[in-house]
Amino acid sequence: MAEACRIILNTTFLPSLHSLHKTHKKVSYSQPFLHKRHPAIQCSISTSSDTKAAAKVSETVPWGCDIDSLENAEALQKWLSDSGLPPQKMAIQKVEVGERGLVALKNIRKGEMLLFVPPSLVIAADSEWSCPEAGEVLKQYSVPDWPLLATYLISEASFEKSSRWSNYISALPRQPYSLLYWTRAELDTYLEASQIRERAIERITNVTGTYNDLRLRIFSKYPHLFPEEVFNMETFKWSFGILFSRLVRLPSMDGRVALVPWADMLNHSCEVETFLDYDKSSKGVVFTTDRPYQPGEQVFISYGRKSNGELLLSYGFVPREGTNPSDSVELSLSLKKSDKCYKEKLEALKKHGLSASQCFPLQVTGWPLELMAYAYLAVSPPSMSRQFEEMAAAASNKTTTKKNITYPDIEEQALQFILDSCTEEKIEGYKERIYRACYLREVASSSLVTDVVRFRKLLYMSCMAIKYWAIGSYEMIRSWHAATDCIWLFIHYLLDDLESTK
Ligand SMILES: C[S@@+](CC[C@H](N)C(=O)[O-])C[C@H]1O[C@@H](n2cnc3c(N)ncnc32)[C@H](O)[C@@H]1O
Repeated sequence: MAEACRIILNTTFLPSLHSLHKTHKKVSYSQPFLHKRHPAIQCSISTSSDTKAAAKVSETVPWGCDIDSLENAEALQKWLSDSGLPPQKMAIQKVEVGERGLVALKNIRKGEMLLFVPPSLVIAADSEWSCPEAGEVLKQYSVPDWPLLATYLISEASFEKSSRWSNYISALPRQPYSLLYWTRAELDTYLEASQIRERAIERITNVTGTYNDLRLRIFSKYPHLFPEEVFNMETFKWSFGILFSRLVRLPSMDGRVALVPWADMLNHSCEVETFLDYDKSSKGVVFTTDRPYQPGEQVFISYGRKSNGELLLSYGFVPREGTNPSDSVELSLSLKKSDKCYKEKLEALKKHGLSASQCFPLQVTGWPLELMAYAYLAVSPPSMSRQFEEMAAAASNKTTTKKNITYPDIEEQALQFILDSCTEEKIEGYKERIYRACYLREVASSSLVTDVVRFRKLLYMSCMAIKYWAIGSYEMIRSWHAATDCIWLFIHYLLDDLESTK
């Protein structure tokens, strides 16, 4: 596959609402087929005061199925093969990661092309509407792809069995995992420490704004085509939740966005490097396996190299702790201007393509050897000037020299330097309850949302825990794994403390 294609996660995905306002052409309509629609949308809102009860099924739509149900999977598979999907080496099954997924039925080789979903089975902006008049109106108003597809999905869902997509829609989750269903209070509480919070709020605002805009400009003018009991905020929340978690951008089709039934049953793995795309020679949506699979194994694709927070934002899940190599944050380290050897150290760094200030990725599973080498250089005294070159080389990821250098005499100083770089000002705005939030919120895999603040705070707290709670000594943070253990210990300690002072 040429260019990487991924299920979309793009904060700026939502089309500018201005484009909705552009055209106001007059259109004429024939009678819509409202009699075939589902009569009403049932919405019920439940609130939970128990912060531990994370899963709240509140507002739902009257179509689709439970998120982990195989109820309609068989009908979907049958309909797809009757409609031109070639025989598959995979089937929809309940899986450990991602509720339902595609599981290998036969041996699958590495480098094998799979799926071959024909364009006739793909939902895109030019798909035919069960109510052509409704589609015509949206076209007249030049509604962009995302709101158009969101409206299309609701429209088709409301036509139940009369829609050609009825088997597909019946197998979609009635309430997809999505931050769109989180209340503002939940976002504030559980994502307080995360940059994702702002983006989630922005996203919810965009979805609400898009729906209100459509309602004001179009739906209210054509209530016979877009009745409010069908096209309302709850159904839009559902359709945008589906689009966020399932829409695919196909690079070989000029970046066209589409819902690809069957392909959208594939779950994400951070270890996998294969993406969906349209294959011009076989004329279908495919992906090429980057590893072999045995019968019974779940087959994965990649939704892109995204941090846990980004995955949560679009797909409503967070990978298991420590399994996402893309879940890193940048820690910035700088040489001290007051350092007597500043010039020499800078020269050594420059020689290896580095500068006086350098960012390194921190992961919950560890930190790069380069970061430690940089810290050694930053704290090394003039008497070690002969090692500056070696340290700078080890701090650079461009060189192939030995990276795992150790200088036991200055190790403690180097670790202290790293700790000092996680400055308190950067984290002081965050209250202690973020720990509660992060740990009590069960997000799909009951894992955590991570971002720069959390990492810094965890790093800081783990060091502090080691230092002040006498859990261990600096020996322990020589290995990040040990530090991680300290974090857990410390967090539990803190949580217990908070609980008892409540
Ligand atoms: C494209 S759909 C995949 C099919 C989906 N599992 C289903 O049963 O309909 C994307 C959704 O699958 C789930 N998912 C995908 N990869 C996952 C993973 N690695 N861990 C947990 N959930 C995952 C999330 O709910 C996500 O919103």
